[in-house]
Amino acid sequence: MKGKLITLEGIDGSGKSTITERLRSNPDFKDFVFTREPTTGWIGDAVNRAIHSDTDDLAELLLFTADHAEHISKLILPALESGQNVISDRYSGSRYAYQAVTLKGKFPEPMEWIQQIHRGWTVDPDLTVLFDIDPKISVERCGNRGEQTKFEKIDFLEEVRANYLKLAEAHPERFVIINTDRPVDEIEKDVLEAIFSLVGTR
Ligand SMILES: Nc1ncnc2c1ncn2[C@@H]1O[C@H](COP(=O)(O)OP(=O)(O)OP(=O)(O)O)[C@@H](O)[C@H]1O
Ligand SMILES: Cc1cn([C@H]2C[C@H](O)[C@@H](COP(=O)(O)O)O2)c(=O)[nH]c1=O
Repeated sequence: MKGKLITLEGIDGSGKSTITERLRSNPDFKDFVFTREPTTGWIGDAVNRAIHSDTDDLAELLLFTADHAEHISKLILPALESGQNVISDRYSGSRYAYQAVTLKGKFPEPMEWIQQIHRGWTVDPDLTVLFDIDPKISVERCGNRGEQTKFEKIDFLEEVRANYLKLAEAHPERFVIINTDRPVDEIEKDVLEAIFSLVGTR
């Protein structure tokens, strides 16, 4: 039987990596494949260079998308087809939510265009857990951890958050929205419930 694809999405500082680390150390997930975007491959490295420099916004989108294409063919599809469940910390939803903001005004309907260039070859998630939080709180959390990227700005992340909520509204069958302005233990409980509702408990 084909594995299930679960993605964790949300603005910078919303708590995805913290929960991912907890899932990785949970014995119920020992047979899951854990991955992320940008990936740790050479295209992912190119993406990281791009997001830490003044790269053209369209070029940046295409780099993220190239990284996704390699991720799909070299990891996602082989794992799912072998029956493994996959959890990805960020995936195509990040592109739709973030680059629709960076490309705003460059051409009409950027979010629709970005989704269009993925159609036909991407693999849609079976479940997307959206870590929803006020950017004022998440940016403060980012500051505490000492990392800063050009995306970690409140006004920018307000628009990204709105795009995520639009995606969730358009795909209620596969989005679970979790408020992450709460203790980590409470968030973890809700994430486990969402995942086990899809894959069944061990
Ligand atoms: N529920 C929480 N309450 C308070 N602080 C939290 C919570 N979850 C995570 N943090 C802290 O907030 C910061 C950001 O968390 P984390 O790295 O998990 O977010 P993220 O969504 O993965 O961010 P990014 O997408 O930018 O990598 C970290 O310093 C983390 O320790
Ligand atoms: C996959 C993806 C990511 N981003 C942004 C989101 C973050 O600000 C950075 C790096 O992500 P990380 O979780 O902090 O490692 O890149 C994006 O804009 N578009 C994407 O497709």
